[in-house]
Amino acid sequence: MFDTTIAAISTALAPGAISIVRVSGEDAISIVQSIFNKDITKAKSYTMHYGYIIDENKQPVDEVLVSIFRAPKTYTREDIVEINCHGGVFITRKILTMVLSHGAQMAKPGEFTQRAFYHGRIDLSQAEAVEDMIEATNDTASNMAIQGIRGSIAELIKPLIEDLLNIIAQIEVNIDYPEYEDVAQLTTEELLPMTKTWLEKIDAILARAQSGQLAKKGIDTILVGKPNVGKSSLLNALLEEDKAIVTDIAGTTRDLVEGQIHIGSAQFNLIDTAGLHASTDQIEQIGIQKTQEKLKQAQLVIVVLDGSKPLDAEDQKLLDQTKEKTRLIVYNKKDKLETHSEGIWISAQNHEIDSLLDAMKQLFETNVVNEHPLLSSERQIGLIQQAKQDMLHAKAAMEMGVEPDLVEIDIQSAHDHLKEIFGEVHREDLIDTLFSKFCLGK
Ligand SMILES: Nc1nc2c(c(=O)[nH]1)N(C=O)[C@@H](CNc1ccc(C(=O)N[C@@H](CCC(=O)O)C(=O)O)cc1)CN2
Ligand SMILES: Nc1nc2c(ncn2[C@@H]2O[C@H](COP(=O)(O)OP(=O)(O)OP(=O)(O)O)[C@@H](O)[C@H]2O)c(=O)[nH]1
Ligand SMILES: [Mg+2]
Repeated sequence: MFDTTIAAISTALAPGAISIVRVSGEDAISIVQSIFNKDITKAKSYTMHYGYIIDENKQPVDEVLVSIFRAPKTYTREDIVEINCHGGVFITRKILTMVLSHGAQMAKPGEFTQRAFYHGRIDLSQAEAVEDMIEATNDTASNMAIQGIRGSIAELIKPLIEDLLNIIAQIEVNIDYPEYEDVAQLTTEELLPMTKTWLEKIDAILARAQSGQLAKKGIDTILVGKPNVGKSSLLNALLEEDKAIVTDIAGTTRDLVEGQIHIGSAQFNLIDTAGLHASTDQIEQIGIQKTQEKLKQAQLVIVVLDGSKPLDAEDQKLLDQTKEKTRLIVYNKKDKLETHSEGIWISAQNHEIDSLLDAMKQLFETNVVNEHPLLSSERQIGLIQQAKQDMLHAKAAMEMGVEPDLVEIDIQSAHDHLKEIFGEVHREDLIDTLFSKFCLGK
């Protein structure tokens, strides 16, 4: 399918014990043969060979182990040769340069995996899982990745595609052969409940996917409140680090200050913000604007109130503004009071924040953790959401009395969106963009 032979360094470009230069394509074996002192032209697949990389004067360049993988049972489905050389940055690059000068082309990021996809060894969801494995930073993420590599996303989604195909087939029978009276006509009364059941299944998958994504990427958490309530003090207490500037001057924070914490298996991506109030200061206004934008995107809002003072109109406004969001309301400056009412009370300044940490942990456990999180790619989730929209559209139309043959177009669209998860329906430029985000040499 591809007439070029590609090569890249597949290990990190940093000094290490061993590096791998990977070569894939029709000429992989002959190219490496021209710089290797042992005969590998007849080497069996899945064998490793000791020898020297030699230059044009037959002088040794490095002592190496060369692995041979013969098509089609390889990572790319093409012949692959891997040179295991000493792991210096200079020597690894030198060997890659030699391979390139003998006719291989520099691989683009993700191009080995892209070839595996085009040759049908893996589908697009599996290719994405390979990259997810490289990027995984916790157990949940690496478990999701290995499931994905093994094809579990297809197992999950394919039955839903089948459902749609069956519906489409039944509608088409009705359209194409109306004279066949023994072929049952699919009526709206039958199709509507089928659509509802299908939508329930999709919602379950989406819920699971959302939990997968949150577990993998962390929860975008914003600290908001009036100036001087102690948001920056709280960020510092949460991070156990003096990251944000704290002063008793209202309007200290203008830019967003970010940091990450882990509570148990949960990751929170924290953002400290400019205090919200009616300001005339131009710089502060920009900060407030940024706060408002981040507030919309945030997955968790921590509303910080000064517990030592009665709530005022500005606090109330913020409470109203965030009531639709997943939020925790926190009363700070507990140390200024003798007694206090119900709620999450903390003293950010004194790093007494256990009640908040507990609440965050509990929120994560009840809302996010799913025993089997799966499917964390935004691309895949987006496609599932589009398929859902298509079917919601079909459902609404049928509820208004539209006949099945006229909603077929929506069902077909839902079908195509789900197929796109696996790259079975795809646009070339989108595929190129997707793989270009991969690691070099993968
Ligand atoms: N040295 C090395 N280590 C590596 C990789 C690699 O490419 N090279 N991998 C790169 O990601 C991962 C392993 N993934 C791989 C996936 C498929 C095949 C492969 O040859 N598949 C064939 C044969 C399978 C079999 O024998 O059953 C096939 O699917 O037909 C190889 C590696 C991690 N470790
Ligand atoms: N007594 C007491 N003072 C606190 C506490 N937390 C913060 N402060 C004080 O409150 C003042 C404001 O704290 P910051 O953390 O800068 O408040 P902020 O909400 O980030 O303020 P802006 O950035 O202006 O919006 C500082 O003088 C802090 O030392 C607390 O728990 N108890
Ligand atoms: Mg601040």
